Amino acid sequence: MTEQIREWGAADAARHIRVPGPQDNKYSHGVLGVVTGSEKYPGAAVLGVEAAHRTGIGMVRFLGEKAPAGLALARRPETVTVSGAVDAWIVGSGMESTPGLNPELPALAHAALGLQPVVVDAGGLGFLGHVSAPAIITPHEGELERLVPRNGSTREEWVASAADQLGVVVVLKGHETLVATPEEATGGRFLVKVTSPTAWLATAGTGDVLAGIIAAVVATHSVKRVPSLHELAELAATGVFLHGKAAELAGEDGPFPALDVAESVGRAVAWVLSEGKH
Ligand SMILES: NC(=O)C1=CN([C@@H]2O[C@H](COP(=O)(O)OP(=O)(O)OC[C@H]3O[C@@H](n4cnc5c(N)ncnc54)[C@H](OP(=O)(O)O)[C@@H]3O)[C@@H](O)[C@H]2O)[C@@H](O)CC1
Ligand SMILES: Nc1ncnc2c1ncn2[C@@H]1O[C@H](COP(=O)(O)OP(=O)(O)O)[C@@H](O)[C@H]1O
Repeated sequence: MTEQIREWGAADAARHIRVPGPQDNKYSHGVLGVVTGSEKYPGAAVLGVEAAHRTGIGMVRFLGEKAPAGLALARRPETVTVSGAVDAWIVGSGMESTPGLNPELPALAHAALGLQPVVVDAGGLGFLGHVSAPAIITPHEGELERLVPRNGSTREEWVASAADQLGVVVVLKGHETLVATPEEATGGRFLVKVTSPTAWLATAGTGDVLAGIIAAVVATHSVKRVPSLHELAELAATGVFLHGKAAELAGEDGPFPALDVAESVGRAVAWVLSEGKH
């Protein structure tokens, strides 16, 4: 592999956070459509919804199953549960991994087959073959192995090859999270790493938080336009950076659960906007 892997840092992230201006309203600052959670894993939906709200977005529409919808609303009454315009989607966190789209969730087909970008996490990776929208996938190593076997390659080679084979932006999670685009689609490959500031982040649910942050960042940049895969990768890397910073802030007094990471995202955004500009 000849690609140079560089660290995506605070200054990079600061350039990719869209700050609302006086002319903005809840629609112009991005609407995120959310289809996550299930009877089995309702908590994943709560974590992603909390994270999305805290990232700074015009509206979060939750269009998943009833059980997670109730919990997400109880946690965040700001959440809208009515269909309507959506600028980007997140699907799959806490959902069963199925080879097809669930017909009982019509929003899933809108997300998978529409023009707007979609973040595909966890159970959503099972129906990735049905996703034609521009996509960012967020697998851990076990999930990526099921999609594209590693076959002894380095992590960098693996994430790049997966992006090429799947035609999507791949966010390979871990202590060092790698973000790659396919080579052809972008006329060159975008490949960066984001090193986590704390290994206390390795707990259940922090991946659901990460997907919510990335999707919210993407939605704010997808109003009346569709970002290129290269731009989506930059936005995804920005989300990973915010996630690590939020964990660092949540961990100031010791270990922390995933919801605390989500709760700290607003402070992480503020930190990046102030420190990342220097
Ligand atoms: N509160 C909630 O509602 C929560 C809901 N959640 C939801 O749960 C669902 C299932 O997600 P999941 O990740 O737990 O299970 P799954 O996809 O079967 O993969 C696990 C297998 O993969 C392997 N493996 C290899 N590398 C690995 C790595 N780096 N990190 C992790 N695993 C790695 C490893 O196998 P091994 O290599 O050890 O044999 C392991 O046994 C999903 O929808 C998610 O959103 C969770 O977010 C928690 C909070
Ligand atoms: N050793 C580690 N140090 C720092 N961060 C880690 C480490 N291991 C995993 N992570 C991060 O924790 C999150 C775990 O996500 P994931 O495996 O999807 O868990 P879950 O599905 O329970 O949310 C990812 O953002 C990943 O980058």
